[in-house]
Amino acid sequence: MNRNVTMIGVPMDLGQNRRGVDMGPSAIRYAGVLERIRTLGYNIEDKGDIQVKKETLGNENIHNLSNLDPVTETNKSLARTVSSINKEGHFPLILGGDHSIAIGTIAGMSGYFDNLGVIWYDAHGDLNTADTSPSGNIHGMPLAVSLGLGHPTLTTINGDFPKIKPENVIIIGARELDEGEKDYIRQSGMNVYTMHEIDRLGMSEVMHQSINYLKDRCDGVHLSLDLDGLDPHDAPGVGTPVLGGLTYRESHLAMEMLAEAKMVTSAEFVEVNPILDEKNKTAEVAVALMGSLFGEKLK
Ligand SMILES: NC(=[NH2+])NCCC[C@H](N)C(=O)O
Ligand SMILES: [Mn+2]
Ligand SMILES: [Mn+2]
Repeated sequence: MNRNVTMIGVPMDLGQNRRGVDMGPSAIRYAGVLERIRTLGYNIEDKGDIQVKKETLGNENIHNLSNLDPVTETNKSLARTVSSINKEGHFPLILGGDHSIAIGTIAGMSGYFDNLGVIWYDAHGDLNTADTSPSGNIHGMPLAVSLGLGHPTLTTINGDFPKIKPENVIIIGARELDEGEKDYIRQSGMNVYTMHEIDRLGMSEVMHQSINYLKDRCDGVHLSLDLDGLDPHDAPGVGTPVLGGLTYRESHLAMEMLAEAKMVTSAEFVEVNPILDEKNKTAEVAVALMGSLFGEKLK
């Protein structure tokens, strides 16, 4: 993997209703992310946080899109930052913040790849648009937005074109999908490993298949890891926990196999909410998983 890593925090909590997830980047830093990755021989630099501009915050939920303006503005500046990190030849490592920030990360990366692959590690599909969303929360929409679906204010960030293609996306860990998301998955044929498939095949086989699939068709791979992909017993500090999730061990195996495959070109770890956490456990889990993603080994 790229030895030069640039880390950015995005203290965003406006993509959903529960306060505290804006403190995710601090909690992850406090859990020792820099030392953890530096020890592995990387040249890692922390460039600090993207400013989340709350001045544009109204209380309104126009068109079933809560906080559309500040979420848009923040993602625009994140996209610019990610794009410049990638241009310098560094690996962007993004710390969330709620999952709405994937809109900016993916928009920033997409310009450099003809076929950017995305591994969406999550209990949810985040494939809603304003028309299908039960909540109006933009953190339930970033994968749809990246595919070019949804409100033009969001889909045109960093260019008026879809940033990724459905056939280059793999969702891993899904166990709570809304009706509109299920319809989209059926009609697009997107690759989704729900908990059912993971239970049947085992994580080793799921990652083996995912890696082989993306290797043949993609020129870069973005990992978007929502901590709620893990079971709430292992990652309690998240705003939308869903029982029956991926274990700590399965998640480490997934990261280790990605490290071996040397295919990931950017990553984000999102939805860590210290207010809902138990003694910073979820931030520590995030850092441990980053360790494995960057090649930590016992022998
Ligand atoms: N990134 C997340 N945690 N997303 C949760 C989304 C929950 C629900 N599907 C919604 O759209 O509101
Ligand atoms: Mn989720
Ligand atoms: Mn998510």
